[in-house]
Amino acid sequence: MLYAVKMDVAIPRDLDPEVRADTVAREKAYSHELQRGGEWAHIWRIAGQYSNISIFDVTDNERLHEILWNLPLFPFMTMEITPLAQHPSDIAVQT
Ligand SMILES: O=C(O)C[C@H]1C=CC(=O)O1
Repeated sequence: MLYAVKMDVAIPRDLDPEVRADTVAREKAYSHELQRGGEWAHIWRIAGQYSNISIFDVTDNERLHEILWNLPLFPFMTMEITPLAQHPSDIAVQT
């Protein structure tokens, strides 16, 4: 199942700089691991914002929830999740 996830990050300005750096580094490593495994299929920065739009290719809602819940930056994020279905006009899937 495919999902588009918009993640908006808001790290408190008074967070300890070492904690911030460690959390961001762990987030990057976690993201890379999921990208290599194919479940985090795309990640795009939204220009001018500390936000991204990502595409996840996962088995079900439970797996998506598990992935998102375990993001090191999860406590500092708000998310908008959109399930995706094939579009009938997509030439890649027309018969
Ligand atoms: O920077 C972000 O958009 C937040 C987050 C998502 C992946 C990652 O490495 O950081």
